[in-house]
Parts: sequence; C-alpha cells; structure tokens
Amino acid sequence: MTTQTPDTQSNKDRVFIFDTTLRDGEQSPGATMTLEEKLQVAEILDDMGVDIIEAGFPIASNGDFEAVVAVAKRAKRSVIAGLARAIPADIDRAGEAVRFAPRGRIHTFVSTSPIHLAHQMRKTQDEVIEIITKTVSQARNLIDDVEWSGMDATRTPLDFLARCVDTAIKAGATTINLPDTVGYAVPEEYAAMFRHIINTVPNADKAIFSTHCHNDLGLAVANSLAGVIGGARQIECTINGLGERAGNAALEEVVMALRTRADAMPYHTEIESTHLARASKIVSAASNFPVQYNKAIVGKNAFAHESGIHQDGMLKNAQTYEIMTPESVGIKETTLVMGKHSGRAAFKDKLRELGYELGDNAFQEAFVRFKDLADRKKHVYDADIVALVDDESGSADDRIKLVDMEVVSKTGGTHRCDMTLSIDGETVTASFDGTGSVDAIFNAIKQAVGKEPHLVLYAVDGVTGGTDAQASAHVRLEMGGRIASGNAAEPDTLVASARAYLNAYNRLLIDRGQAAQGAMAG
Ligand SMILES: CC(=O)SCCNC(=O)CCNC(=O)[C@H](O)C(C)(C)COP(=O)(O)OP(=O)(O)OC[C@H]1O[C@@H](n2cnc3c(N)ncnc32)[C@H](O)[C@@H]1OP(=O)(O)O
Ligand SMILES: CC(C)C(=O)C(=O)O
Repeated sequence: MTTQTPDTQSNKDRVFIFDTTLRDGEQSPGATMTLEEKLQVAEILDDMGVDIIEAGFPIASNGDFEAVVAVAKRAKRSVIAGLARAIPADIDRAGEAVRFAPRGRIHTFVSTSPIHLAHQMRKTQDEVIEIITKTVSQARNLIDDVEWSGMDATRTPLDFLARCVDTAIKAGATTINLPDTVGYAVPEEYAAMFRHIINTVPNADKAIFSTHCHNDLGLAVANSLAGVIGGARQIECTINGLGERAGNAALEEVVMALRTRADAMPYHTEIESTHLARASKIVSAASNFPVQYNKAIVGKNAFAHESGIHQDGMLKNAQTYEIMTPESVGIKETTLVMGKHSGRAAFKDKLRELGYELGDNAFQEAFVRFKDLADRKKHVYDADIVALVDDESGSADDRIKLVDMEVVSKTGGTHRCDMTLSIDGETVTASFDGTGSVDAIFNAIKQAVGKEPHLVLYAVDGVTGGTDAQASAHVRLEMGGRIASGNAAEPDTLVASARAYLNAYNRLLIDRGQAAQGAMAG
C-alpha cells in the first residue's frame, strides 16, 4: 500500500501539526472517549486542517482498534496514525487499522534513555538498535509513512540518540520524533538536541523531525516551539493540552503562537484557527475535562477584560490589550466583564448597550451604586445593572435615609429589627418586633417616622441566579389617599426591602410637599 508523507522540501517553513488528542490525550485519567465522541473529535480536527491525527493505539484493545479503523474510514484530508510498540504484533495491528485511511501512518516507538533501557525495557543499547532496525523495516513493509519515536529522548545521551535516529532512518522511517516524554527538558536544551541530531545524523534530511512535549514543568508549548527553532517541522500536540499526567503541548497554543509571533518565529501551519474554540468545546465535552477559565486561547477569560484601565483601553483600541482577535480563534467577541475593577468608561459603555443614557449626576450616582454592589457580589450581570439603574432609592434628595439596620431572627421565636435612620439630617433610632424579619423592619421604620402608611404591596424577585444574587424588592404605600411605589435592588433581601419601603415613603413625602417630621406629626 502506498501513502504520502507530508512534503517539507517544497516549503521549509511549514510546520506539520500532529494531533494526539485521541491517543495521548485519552491517556489522561478519566478522559476515555466513546467511539461516537472520537469520531466527532476526529471530524473537527480534519476540518481544521490537522495534518496527522493519531487516532489510537490499536493493540491496546478491540475498542481502540475499532476506533482507529472508524476514524481512518472517515478521514478526508488528514493522515491517520496508529501507535505501536516495537513489537511485531503491535505493528501488524496498527498497519491493519490505518490501511483503511486514504493516507495512513504507523507510529512505532521504543525507549532510548538509560533509565528506560535498564528498568522499562531491560535491554542493552545494542539490542535496542537491533529492535529499531527490525520494527521500522517491518512497518515500512506495510506502509510508506512510518514514524519512529525514541521514548524519553531528552534523557538519552546524544551520541546514542543519534545512533538510534540514524538506524531508524536507514530502516525507512520518514518522521523522527524526539519526545520529552517526562516533561524534563528546558527550551534551549530541546532546541540544541534537534540541532545536534539534525547536524550529526548523515541522512537527517530524509526525515521530518518532530517534537512531542509533556507539560510536567509547564514548558510543553515553549519546548515545542524551541524544537521547531532547532529544526523540527512537526509538532505533536493535543486540544486543550490534554494528555498523560500534566498533559501535552496544547495545539491551540502552538498554532496561535506561531501565527501571532510569525515575526519572531518565521514558520507557519495550515490550521484554520477559527475552529479552535469549537474544537476545545468538543474535546472538553468528550473527555469530560473542563477547560480552566484562564486557559490561553480557548479559556472563558482568554478574551475577557474586567479591570477599568484595560476596559478603557479596549474601548479606545482593542490592540491595547489583545494580541490576537477573538474571531481569529472562533470566539464571537471580546467581553468586558463588569466587576469591582471596572471604571466609568466601561460602565458607560455597558449602560449604552443596555439602552440607558443617563445625565451626569444620575450616571455618577449609578456608578457609585455599581461599585458598591460589585464590592459585595462576585458576578455583576446585565440584569443587576438594569435593576441598579432602575432602583431610584438612595438618591441624594431623599429625606429619610437608612443608616444602619440589624435583624435578629429565631426559628419559632421573635424577629427583631434595630434600625437607625437619618430623617432630614437627624439621627433617629427604633427597635421593633414582628411576625417575620420583614414585618419587624417595616414596623421599625413606622416607629421611627411616627406615621403608619398602609402597605398596599410588597414583593421580592431574584434579579439573577446564585446565593449572591441581587434581590429586587417592590413596595407600594398608601397614605392620606395618595399612593407611591418604591423599588430597591440589593444582594441582601432584607436591606432591599427596607430601602424599597423608604423609597416609597420618600416619594409620598415629595408628593405631599411636606417635611418628614410634619408627616410624622400628621
Ligand atoms: C510515553 C507513552 O505515552 S507510551 C504509550 C502509553 N500508552 C499506553 O500504555 C496505553 C495502552 N496500553 C495498553 O493497553 C497496555 O499497556 C498494552 C496492551 C499496550 C500492553 O499491555 P500488557 O501486555 O499487559 O503489558 P503492560 O502494560 O503490563 O507492560 C508494558 C510492556 O510493554 C513493554 N514496552 C513498553 N514500551 C515498549 C516499547 N516501546 N516497545 C516494546 N515494548 C515496550 C514493557 O517493557 C512491558 O513489557 P514486559 O511486560 O515484558 O515487562
Ligand atoms: C509514544 C511517545 C511518542 C509518547 O507518547 C511519549 O514519549 O510521550
């Protein structure tokens, strides 16, 4: 059977993307995917232009074999690879699975480092060389596209590694992968390893060199890029950085780093980056691995800005704080998250988006209320801001203001409210019991103001979800034949209720044109 190897000779700056989400990614504890899920992942990888999809380890189980066959049968553009140890049965099984693909690859690997040779393989260096010759030749007899990996290459003496690579190329390997299996390398060293091997091995130009980096020290992406700078032209990676232990290099990160910093790294991939966000979601759902909020490129916060200075800059020109556009990775738009660090520029922009044009004083008052709310609430949603702007309580013109309030409630016992109000600038305190907390609060207000408006309506709505959600309280009062309504929104239902009552009462006073004390005196 004949397959094509990606051709680097025509474009020396092209970096091939080898995705191993379905193989190394699935090795993440708990990330096992069903056949259907694997097909869904493979489809988006193929659609986005991944050059090689490692679809599984066919000898591992019948399920893995069937998955590689199914992915191979549906492949459109991507080469489909199957992993195999340096064992004849593994290689036959991988060959059997990938032959269903328009273009298949056998990826065979063997340990090369002293610690692996002594303890994992229990073989001498000479025995490993013999194994490489036999197994790579066996694979080449089955298929033209053969990748050989030296497991634990980064902890292997360079002279022996060069001998292994030379042997693999002579036996017919077309791709040579030098993995940082345990995530031990640092970038300069990894780049130097590729340079050394490529410059030392006589037939190095007959193969494409490949990186495969693990993230044990958080260096997988940096090492992969360093490998490319050192001469590698294939990067093995996974969506969301899924993979054994701390994971592999994240595909979305290497692709966007190469694209965004083409000035510093003059290489390119053929990945259609607008598929990245969707691919991340599909893999997260299939593997049951949530994507951390601050994950580069595809995390929920990757294009979200909360702080006022950044939001102000973003509103002036997005390039002040974004080095790539959200659209370029398939995210609809940048989000300016309203929170305690937001400033006036973002608040004004948000109000405009919500359909509010406030005058200067009303805007300043609303901004102060917003900051106060954001200090107390983790998430300030649009609905919170609408409630806050519509809440006209607490205005500077109010004659009765809430200064302080303490409510004590006992199951099956009394409900007591101690309250301090400012009435026309004078401090007035009141304490009252009620049949419930709200009843005690309203009674305390009535005691402080000395007048008994009739409560026509009291209602509370949750503005948004969660235990820190704002409560929006509505109160309607009637006094002397006049009716006034008040609203207030607060994270604390009881405070919202007190403020809504006072809001309505203040309106009654304005309507009646009376001094508060006068109203109290009746
Ligand atoms: C760095 C990597 O990511 S490598 C890929 C790791 N992925 C996996 O292991 C997932 C799939 N694995 C499996 O399903 C199983 O391990 C199998 C089917 C491959 C093998 O299962 P078993 O035959 O029961 O062997 P087991 O897993 O216990 O041990 C691994 C054996 O493979 C040998 N081995 C490991 N790597 C290689 C290799 N590259 N070439 C040849 N033999 C190898 C080990 O020395 C050990 O052999 P031993 O039993 O003679 O000591
Ligand atoms: C099989 C090889 C490429 C591997 O996964 C590793 O070394 O991490």
